[in-house]
Amino acid sequence: MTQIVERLAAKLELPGLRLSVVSGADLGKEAVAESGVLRVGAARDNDLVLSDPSVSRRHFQVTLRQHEVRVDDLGSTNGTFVQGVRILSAILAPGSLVQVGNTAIRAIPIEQPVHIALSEKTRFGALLGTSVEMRRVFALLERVSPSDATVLIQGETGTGKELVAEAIHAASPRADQPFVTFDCGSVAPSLVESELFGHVRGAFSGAVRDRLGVFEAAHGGTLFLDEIGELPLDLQPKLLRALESRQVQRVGENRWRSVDVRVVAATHRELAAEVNRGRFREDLYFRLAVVPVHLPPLRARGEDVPMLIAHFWQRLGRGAQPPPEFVARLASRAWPGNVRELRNAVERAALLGAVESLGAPKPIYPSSAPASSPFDPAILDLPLTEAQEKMEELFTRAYLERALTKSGGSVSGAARSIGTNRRYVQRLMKRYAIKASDVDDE
Ligand SMILES: Nc1ncnc2c1ncn2[C@@H]1O[C@H](COP(=O)(O)OP(=O)(O)OP(=O)(O)O)[C@@H](O)[C@H]1O
Repeated sequence: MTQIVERLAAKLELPGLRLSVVSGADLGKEAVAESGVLRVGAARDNDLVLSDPSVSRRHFQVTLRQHEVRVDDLGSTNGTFVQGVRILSAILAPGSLVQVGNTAIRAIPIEQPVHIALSEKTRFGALLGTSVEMRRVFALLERVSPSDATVLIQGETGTGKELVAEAIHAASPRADQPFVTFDCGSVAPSLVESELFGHVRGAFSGAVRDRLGVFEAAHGGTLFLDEIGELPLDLQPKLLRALESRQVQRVGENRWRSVDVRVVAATHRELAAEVNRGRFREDLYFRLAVVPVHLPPLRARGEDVPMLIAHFWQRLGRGAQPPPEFVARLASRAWPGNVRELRNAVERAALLGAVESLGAPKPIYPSSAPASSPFDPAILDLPLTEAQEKMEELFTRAYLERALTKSGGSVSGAARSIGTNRRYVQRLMKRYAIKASDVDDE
């Protein structure tokens, strides 16, 4: 049988766009979207730099997409208005007027098209995607991975930020050196410095022996700083210094130690907006965002959903293709937890034989594996570590969902009732894509 392999296009041509200031202090200033993204604000790194004092440093961004032009406010102080309406995100019609502070800007379609590089592949490392949005990301990753450039990955929870970091490392000359992850939101603020840079014995109570920090542990390889937006403000200058000098000082020691690390950082926040709000230092933001990578949410790339469902299905050894009605039912849903939530839904439905129940009305925290229900014997066919992980996930999920239902959705209440703290419950909820309910929490 002859297989016809369709070659994917290596670039995308989009209609061009010009932003022109039509009133205000910068009247006549213009910018053309050359890369597909245009940033507007008072800071010098914007494509359109405005001198209007009521404009934030990074005010809004315009992105050219396949069938639309999108505008996103970047957490500005005075807001972004499209045709007189204050927006967080909006689709721009040709000729729309965007107002920021005392400045009005018109978005004008132009003849000269914009060419966006696309990967000809539908995967990068463990990340899959056939959509133009993902192939746009893959093309960028293919280009930057072999270098030592610092990469900042931004995207909602479950969009694959950690997979991107791993894939960058694997595609770099550092691949056979360590890949070390540090989650900046996972430890108490007072311990972050010693986790990053290490400490010497006696540096603080509890420091019973010398300890390496993650910078030194990643020497020669890649350091992945996850949830960088959670890094306490007072530590940000220290991280900046380490990134600039490639030297670190262990807590309690005067000596500087040289480190050779490539840094990849990630956050679910829009870091430019955090800068506007004064929660993140601008100089550190610049140092990290040498190559910014935005991972689109799953709702912006619906065409990836069937391929992802098939992939997760096949990983469970359930045959080559999932039943079409199963795909159709899942494809029609919204996925606020993105790919992670989709993966969990496929695995849960397949392993617990719950395909039929998908789409049925659910209690706030539906129990996926009540203690009395036998698990699917298919778990026994998985490799040992995967089977153990899967059982742990099913157990933890069912356990937490029960505790949350009993507490009426209160995370603190659930944490108290099971003898742990709220932070830990929140981390597990995030890991297993268990959604917080609307019930108020402290
Ligand atoms: N493009 C993708 N292709 C295949 N699997 C994916 C993709 N994106 C995410 N996943 C799946 O979703 C899971 C979650 O991805 P990951 O942990 O990288 O997300 P994240 O953006 O770092 O989330 P968080 O912000 O919550 O930490 C992965 O383990 C993987 O199973």
